[in-house]
Amino acid sequence: MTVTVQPRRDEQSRAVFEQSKQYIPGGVNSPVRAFKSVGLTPMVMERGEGSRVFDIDGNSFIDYVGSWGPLILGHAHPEVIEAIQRTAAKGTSFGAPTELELLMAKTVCERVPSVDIVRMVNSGTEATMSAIRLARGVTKRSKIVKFEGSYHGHADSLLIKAGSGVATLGLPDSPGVPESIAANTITVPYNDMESVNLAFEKFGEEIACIIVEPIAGNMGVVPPQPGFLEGLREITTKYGSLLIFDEVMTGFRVHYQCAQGRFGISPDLTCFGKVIGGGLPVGAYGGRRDLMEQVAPVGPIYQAGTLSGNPLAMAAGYTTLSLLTPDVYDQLETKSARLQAGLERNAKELGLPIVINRVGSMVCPFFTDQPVINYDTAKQSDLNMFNRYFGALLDRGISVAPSQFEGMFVSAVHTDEDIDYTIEAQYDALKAIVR
Ligand SMILES: Cc1ncc(COP(=O)(O)O)c(C=O)c1O
Ligand SMILES: N[C@H](C=O)CCC(=O)O
Repeated sequence: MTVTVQPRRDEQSRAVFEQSKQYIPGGVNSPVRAFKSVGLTPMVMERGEGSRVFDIDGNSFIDYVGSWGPLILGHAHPEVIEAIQRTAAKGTSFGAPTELELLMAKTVCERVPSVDIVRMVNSGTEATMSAIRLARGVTKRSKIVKFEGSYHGHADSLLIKAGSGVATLGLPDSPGVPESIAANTITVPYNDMESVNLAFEKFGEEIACIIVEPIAGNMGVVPPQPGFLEGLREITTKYGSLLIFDEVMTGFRVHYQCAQGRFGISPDLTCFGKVIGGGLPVGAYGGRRDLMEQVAPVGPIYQAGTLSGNPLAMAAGYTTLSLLTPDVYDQLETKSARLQAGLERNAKELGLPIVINRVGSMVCPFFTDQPVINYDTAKQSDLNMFNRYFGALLDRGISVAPSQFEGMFVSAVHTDEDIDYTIEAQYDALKAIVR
């Protein structure tokens, strides 16, 4: 297989992006899209098909961004598109119950044993924000525990020592989050039970919940160490706090029953997003019936949404989940393991210090020779090297997220040829940037 090296043309993208900056802050509707940390102009996309994206300059890329996780079936999957079209023809929103919502909720509840009942919202941010409100409402406590370098969306309580775009832009905290709110968020290092135990020894009776990404995906990819999730389950139970799994990224991505099925841990509440929307804007939170029935209109804890349970989003999400059989996860595992092995072989052959973390179809190379187990160790990665690597991959037709603190998402439609080409292109890119 020959690797094609062709410096990316970006004249058209540059022109559109410059104009967009006049009308949209930074030219983007989410900061990570601006390519700021890698110092390049983002591709302005024209279309996607299967494992590929095509920009308005005529470049095409094998895509591992997958819209930052949702597109586990690749771009413009014919059955998902057909479901959206069929549904749209009957009306795009009613603000009233539909059967599609029921199908979707039943599917989530049947697949995820800890979820008895689930409420749809419109984004991952809404899901985590609402789950936190519920945890505070039922426990009548104010403090929450989150992990450094984890990202749970941009609600005030959660935008403290956050990962993803916040980490990429090097922002410790966001102005605009009142100190009184930040004071209720306790942050501790990921995979560090000792720090969690200390936090509970000090504040245990005031802690409403721990919110955790069961596989951290917003500081690169960082798996939970053996015993970590079990430890969180134990300590929250001991202190009467709730355990919230933020599965916005991992939900239906790493296992038929989400990360909690993969690791065999049962949280009290779970947040979903990304994959369950099949590429349309969706989030959800669900869990134990006694807790979820504290949400209005059954209970007093308020949460609402004009477009929640939107029919197009339900159609895209339900079709996506229907296509995600256990076999698909086996195939994703095999494919992603092959990608990981290839990337590790490249690093070894070139004598480069690179660690590849992977869980299922979430894969992340770090430019370090030390194990990456939390945000501090993720930050040890050579970010200059990452930036050069990112550009060199684009010039070889491979698109990954423009940040060290995001993983690659392998989809069900990446072919063996795509994976082989990616491994060879990565070798060529690494050789070019270390020369
Ligand atoms: C783990 C996690 N939680 C929450 C969110 C927030 O989701 P959204 O961007 O849909 O608001 C994200 C991604 O952005 C995420 O990765
Ligand atoms: N890492 C984020 C979500 O998982 C990226 C999405 C965004 O901030 O736009």
